Amino acid sequence: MNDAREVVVLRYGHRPGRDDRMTTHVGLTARALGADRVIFPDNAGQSAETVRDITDRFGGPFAVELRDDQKAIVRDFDGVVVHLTMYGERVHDVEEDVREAVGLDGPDVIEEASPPRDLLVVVGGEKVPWALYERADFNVGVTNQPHSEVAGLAVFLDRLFEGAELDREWENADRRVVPEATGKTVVDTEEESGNDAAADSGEGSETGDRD
Ligand SMILES: C[S@@+](CC[C@H](N)C(=O)[O-])C[C@H]1O[C@@H](n2cnc3c(N)ncnc32)[C@H](O)[C@@H]1O
Repeated sequence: MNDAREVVVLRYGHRPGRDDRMTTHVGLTARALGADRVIFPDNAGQSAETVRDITDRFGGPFAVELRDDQKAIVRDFDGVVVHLTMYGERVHDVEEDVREAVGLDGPDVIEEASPPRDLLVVVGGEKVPWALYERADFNVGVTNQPHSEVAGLAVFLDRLFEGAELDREWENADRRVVPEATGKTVVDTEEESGNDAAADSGEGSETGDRD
């Protein structure tokens, strides 16, 4: 969400079959809530394909990577590492420290903002190695109750960006959902820009209604 800093989500571990849906949702949630990139284990190719397809249709930028070296990614990450775990410090106690560590200070303290640093957010599936707890700059719990990597990631990213990700603009989207109280309107963005041009030239414009 920021030119100078990359927010990367790492899905640590994937059991093909059993975790397919969850891993896909980690990627979709990372994309929708402001991360720049997701890294999946290399046995999660199907999830990667789905997230890429959604990005092609609904816009980006958002990158999906498949890697087989999860341990090394964490160990060698040149930036701040947050590990989401039910055993971690409470998100509402540390969110400000995380923002400060990556230079995402709020507008009221902008003059003292730290330099931007990349952020790696790690979510597990099956058991994660103890080395991850030790390498992490922050072990963060979204409540100290067991729930899901998708829920933990969503709350953490929203806290990190203080809601700013909800106003994000999407680039190169084929389609755009029109927010409305009732209905399911999806606009073809090419037709839309054609209509805008037509409206500018005095012609009417319409939106498509799809299921
Ligand atoms: C099935 S859970 C495993 C729970 C695990 N014992 C733990 O350390 O949180 C899979 C992943 O969900 C995430 N998760 C579950 N509960 C969480 C919580 N309360 N706060 C943050 N992340 C959580 C963690 O990333 C965890 O690796």
